[in-house]
Amino acid sequence: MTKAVVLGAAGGIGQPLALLLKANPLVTELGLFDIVNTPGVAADLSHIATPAKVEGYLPPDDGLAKALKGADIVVIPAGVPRKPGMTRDDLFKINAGIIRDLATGIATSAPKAFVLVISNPVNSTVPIVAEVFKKHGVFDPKKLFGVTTLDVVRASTFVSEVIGDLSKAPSVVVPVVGGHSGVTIVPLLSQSSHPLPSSYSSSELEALTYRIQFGGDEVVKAKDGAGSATLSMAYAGAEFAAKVLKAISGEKGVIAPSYVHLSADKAGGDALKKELGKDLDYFSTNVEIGPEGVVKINSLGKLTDYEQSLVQAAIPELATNIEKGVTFIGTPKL
Ligand SMILES: NC(=O)C1=CN([C@@H]2O[C@H](COP(=O)(O)OP(=O)(O)OC[C@H]3O[C@@H](n4cnc5c(N)ncnc54)[C@H](O)[C@@H]3O)[C@@H](O)[C@H]2O)C=CC1
Ligand SMILES: O=C([O-])CC(=O)C(=O)O
Repeated sequence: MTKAVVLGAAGGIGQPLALLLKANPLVTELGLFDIVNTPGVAADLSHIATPAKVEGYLPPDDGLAKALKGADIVVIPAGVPRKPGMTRDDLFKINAGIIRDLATGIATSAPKAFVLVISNPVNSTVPIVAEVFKKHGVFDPKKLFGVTTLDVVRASTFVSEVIGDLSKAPSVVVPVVGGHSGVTIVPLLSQSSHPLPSSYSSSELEALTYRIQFGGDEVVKAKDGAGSATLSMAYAGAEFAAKVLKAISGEKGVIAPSYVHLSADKAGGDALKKELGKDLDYFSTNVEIGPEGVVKINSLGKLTDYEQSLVQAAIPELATNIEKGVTFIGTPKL
């Protein structure tokens, strides 16, 4: 029996993500929470002939606590998305408070659940969740994940386009490390499972790297004020959640990229900090996940000089983003 919960389930990401979780046979119960429309979304999904029992909740009558009761995995796409001209950090003002309140609900109603944070700015919202959990004495770094899968999904797609064969997209694997915004997104194209053409120039490599780092902007621009990536994010979020569900069900050797607290695996985290040359608390890299959460934080592997320079450029911004999230919870609520 595995219960998955989506917080922000009526939104642009929340609805298709809830659909994909309803379609996952490992989910036997699906709790949907939002400030609007969840009864309708739940009624709609409940007619799909898959095992999960679906229930929708709104804030009145302790809806958040009811949705979270018995949760094994909680996915959070609640909050506002970008409009053209905004950075992800511009969302902090509104989303930080939303995430703080939802994290408080999880800390009290489902403190042992795996928590997957999608809401932006991920580099700061994940530390917010951690700090709230610490205040409640329930922080387990092994079970807190920032969802960076969309960067990896984009890298697979864009590399397959360069190779000229989109049918390869599902099998192209490119590690993307760092964080989830602009220069903190660091694709390690030299480690692509499918090498780039030998004729590929350094300016082409830089352009491809930029496209992966700023892929979110392409969607924000095309949606022209109507939001940011929702469908590709739901796909990516469901892919990551599916891996976590497999790990919870006891499958061995589940590896996925995620933005995690580096104490989740002390030895691996310390080795990674050494590679970075900086004592950061959070970083995204491939992690091995087991039934109790993160088992191992993998090293970055061999980097080219160019990739090393990208990592070094990511570090100061990441440090600032992390500090902003931590300080937000450190500050007493007015
Ligand atoms: N990690 C990633 O790779 C990505 C993250 N995102 C982020 O995901 C978030 C959601 O994006 P969309 O679904 O497009 O936005 P949306 O506006 O379509 O949906 C957000 C939902 O959150 C709900 N919500 C707001 N306050 C809430 C609260 N206190 N409790 C529960 N639900 C609440 C809203 O009612 C709405 O249904 C944004 O912050 C966006 O930047 C988007 C794409 C990729
Ligand atoms: O760009 C945005 O604001 C949404 C996002 O995180 C992405 O698409 O990667």
